[in-house]
Amino acid sequence: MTTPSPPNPTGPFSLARLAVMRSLAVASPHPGAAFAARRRRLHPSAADRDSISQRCWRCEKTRDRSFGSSLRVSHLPGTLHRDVSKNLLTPTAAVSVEEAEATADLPKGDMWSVHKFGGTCMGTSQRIQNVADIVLRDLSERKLVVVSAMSKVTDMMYNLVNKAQSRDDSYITALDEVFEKHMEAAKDLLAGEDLARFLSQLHADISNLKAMLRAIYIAGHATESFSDFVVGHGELWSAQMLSYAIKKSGTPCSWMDTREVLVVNPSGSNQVDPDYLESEKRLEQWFVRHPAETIIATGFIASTPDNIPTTLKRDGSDFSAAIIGSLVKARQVTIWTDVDGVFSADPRKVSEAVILSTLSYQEAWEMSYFGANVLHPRTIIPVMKYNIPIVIRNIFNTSAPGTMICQQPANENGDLDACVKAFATIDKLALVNVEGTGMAGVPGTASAIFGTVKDVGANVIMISQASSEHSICFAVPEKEVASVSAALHARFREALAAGRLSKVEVIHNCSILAAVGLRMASTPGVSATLFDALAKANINVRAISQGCSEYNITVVLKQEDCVRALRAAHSRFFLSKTTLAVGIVGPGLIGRTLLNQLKDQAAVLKENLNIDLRVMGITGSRTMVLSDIGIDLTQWKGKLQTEAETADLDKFVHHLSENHFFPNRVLVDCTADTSVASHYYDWLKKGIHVITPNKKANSGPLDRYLKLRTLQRASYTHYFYEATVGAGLPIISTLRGLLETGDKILRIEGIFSGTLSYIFNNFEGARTFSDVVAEAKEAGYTEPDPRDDLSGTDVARKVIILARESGLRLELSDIPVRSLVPEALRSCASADEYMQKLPSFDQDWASERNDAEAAGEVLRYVGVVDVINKKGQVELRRYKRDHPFAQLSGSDNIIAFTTSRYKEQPLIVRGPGAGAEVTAGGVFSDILRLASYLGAPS
Ligand SMILES: NC(=O)C1=CN([C@@H]2O[C@H](COP(=O)(O)OP(=O)(O)OC[C@H]3O[C@@H](n4cnc5c(N)ncnc54)[C@H](O)[C@@H]3O)[C@@H](O)[C@H]2O)C=CC1
Ligand SMILES: N[C@@H](CC=O)C(=O)O
Ligand code: NA
Repeated sequence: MTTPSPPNPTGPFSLARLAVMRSLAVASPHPGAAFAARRRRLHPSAADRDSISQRCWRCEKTRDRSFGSSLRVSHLPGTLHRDVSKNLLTPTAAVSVEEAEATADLPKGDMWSVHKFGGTCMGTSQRIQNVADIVLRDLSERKLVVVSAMSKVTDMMYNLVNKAQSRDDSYITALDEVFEKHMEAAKDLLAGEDLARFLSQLHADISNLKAMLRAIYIAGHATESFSDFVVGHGELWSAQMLSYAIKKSGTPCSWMDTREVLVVNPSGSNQVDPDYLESEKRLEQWFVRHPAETIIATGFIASTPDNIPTTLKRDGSDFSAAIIGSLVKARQVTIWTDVDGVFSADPRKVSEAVILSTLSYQEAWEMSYFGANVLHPRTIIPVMKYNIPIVIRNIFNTSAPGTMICQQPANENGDLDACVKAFATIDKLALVNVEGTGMAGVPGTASAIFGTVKDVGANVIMISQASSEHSICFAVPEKEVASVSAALHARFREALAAGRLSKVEVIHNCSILAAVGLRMASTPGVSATLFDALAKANINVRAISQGCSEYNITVVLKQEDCVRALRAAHSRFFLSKTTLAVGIVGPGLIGRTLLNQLKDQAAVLKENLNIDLRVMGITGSRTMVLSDIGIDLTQWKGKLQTEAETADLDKFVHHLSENHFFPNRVLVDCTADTSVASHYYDWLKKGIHVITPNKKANSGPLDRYLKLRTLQRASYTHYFYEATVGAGLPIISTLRGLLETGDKILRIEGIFSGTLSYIFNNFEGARTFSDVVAEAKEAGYTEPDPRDDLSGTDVARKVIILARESGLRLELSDIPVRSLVPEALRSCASADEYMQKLPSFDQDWASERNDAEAAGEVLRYVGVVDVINKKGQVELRRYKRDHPFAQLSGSDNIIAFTTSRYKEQPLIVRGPGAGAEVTAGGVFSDILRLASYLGAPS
């Protein structure tokens, strides 16, 4: 049976002695030619390495500032790497497996290198062999490798104890399974004498365990040390197997039962404190007995000062590696796991999370506190004392450099974004708010509150108190809040009754979002940036906390907002500031033209302005297509046919607002539909920006319009609609500019209809009215139903939009309109029927035109906003041939603003005011305006 040996008092182990041993080890050549050959293969010449490292200049750059030679590594294709200096994420170049292997060199040096391999790394015989190969590739003179049990074995061992103490006979078969698992692995891995030795030890251990479990079975109880003794066998076996696997290659290797060395004292529930002095003494003695240069040590297990077996509890093997690393003053502790390193945020929540190249000890600590699966904080304590870096690396991707946790990396430039290293969240919290005027200036209130919380054993996760001392709030796990609240009500019953405290309030369903970064402390603007990102994502912050160490800024928010907040904050610091998730409603003429323009311009925008536009969905009235990362705009038409689902506007909007990773979301309504426009209010309320050329919302019922504007102005969402008047011409923005700078609008008059402009500009000579209307429709100037243009409704809508923009409270019905649709055609069932019947009225039109011509005049359809008299009108007028309105061509609009400043000569905007390209261009320019409001560079 393997039991911890008592400490060996002989053989003092001094640093001087260690140094002598080390030099002896260096002098002795590595046995085995195969190893030497592998060494050459794995360590190419400097010239070779340079040529490799040139493939990935980003890595090279990172290497210089943080990782040393171990980072002459190229990433696997598709790995995202954060170049902190530019804050851009760049997929790295592909490298061959050989190159990756050759460059994945492990630390070299004249000191100890400590590795830790967890259960997943030791999961099968092949994986154990892989671990052996990695250890052999490390050319450090001395290596100490800490291993966990094979994956699942610790659970199997605990299960044995549980079964035995609950007198469940099946512990015997369960023990057989444990035996089988290790026997199979050993048979795969080892041969000959080594295998025989291992199996004989395994047999002996299993029969001892059987006896011990039998005793537990009879007693119906296992003490903690019995249980720890049983459970620790997983590590004993895996360490021995790995040690034999390394020896196979001819490299001398010893295995260490760390119960002989590591001494710990229990400290509170489920925690232990290492006794470093005693452990160091025992380690010295162990080295005297086992002078090997490669040592495989059992993780997780240790002894009490009285040599009773115990364990290091949760994440024990990491802790073992850190303690041992500090005992031997290792130059590095490498923790091997199954991820590429520490992510900037939980990658299950933020698909764009990146692996961080470095983290300071404090940052790693904060991250673990806030639930990131980094390292248990206690693992950091031993190594921090001696500034020993910990590197987290992926055993399944050895070409990835991993994350180095060390003293504050002296690498990064001073830019704001580099200050925040990562984000973490904690869900299922409740906020307790204790409030009352009687708290201010009364010493002992906080103590009474937190004393009460402590008495119910609740864990306070964050605390916030304003300097007014009027209220104090703190977060506790949701499952503990009922008892906290009851205890506080009981404790402060009198104060509440007397009104000194006004309330003890519980806010359920909260989450914490924490931004972590060491250099936040010395960089102004970090919290402003964080809160700005949250505000722009329309997220309400309930409480804030930031200690003066400023390693983290903590905000409490509604749990339902947490993932969105995390994404908003993450993308603000890690992505392009202006990644915009776009949903297009109505891929008709304008919609599809816009999509083509976006396709052609996306790369330029990304490159020049750091604007990242992702079309997450396109919906027509019948079908829609959705994407989580952005639709390939070279394929959207095909996808809308082949990959489409039935259109469902609610689902579409939900997809945009909830189902993607980008915090800035915008819906672009390219329909002419009133019902689509009726949703803007809800979209804005959800924090989705709205952009549209659709006039229906702004020219619909006044109360709805005002409600929409009020909401939008009070929120951080934007609503742009430049293309509703004059298509791409700067009409709304010109009017806004005049108003916002204090000018007074007196009158706006113009030709607002591209269609009607085109018609009357071209309705000359022998041409018929109906031909020219058909041409305008063909050219894409008309509304989906051209009667909307010819009835004057479209112009009236534009007049209303400008009137309301100028402060008039007018309804569409307040505008007198002369309709150009003959009475008889108003009831046509379709636009097509109207177009067919229109020629029968050509004669009437010809005579109206001829009358005007005879008087030296032309017909023009105009709209007027008369601000002084608070009215609008739309009519067909005759103008002399030399009037500016008579000079137009094509689909030109002309809009004259008469204002206090532009009184003598109006300010005139003129140009094509309809058509697919110019209208889509106007919508596109609103999208870019939004991006710039969101922070895109100008
Ligand atoms: N054509 C032009 O020169 C200008 C047009 N506009 C406006 O642009 C908008 C679009 O005009 P066009 O592209 O010419 O019209 P269109 O008729 O070609 O396209 C509208 C698209 O919206 C789709 N649609 C309708 N209802 C829908 C719903 N409930 N859900 C999803 N999709 C729906 C239709 O199926 C169609 O594909 C209109 O509001 C128009 O007033 C504004 C300025 C100039
Ligand atoms: N049909 C409209 C298009 C722009 O709003 C027009 O002709 O002006
Ligand atoms: Na416009």
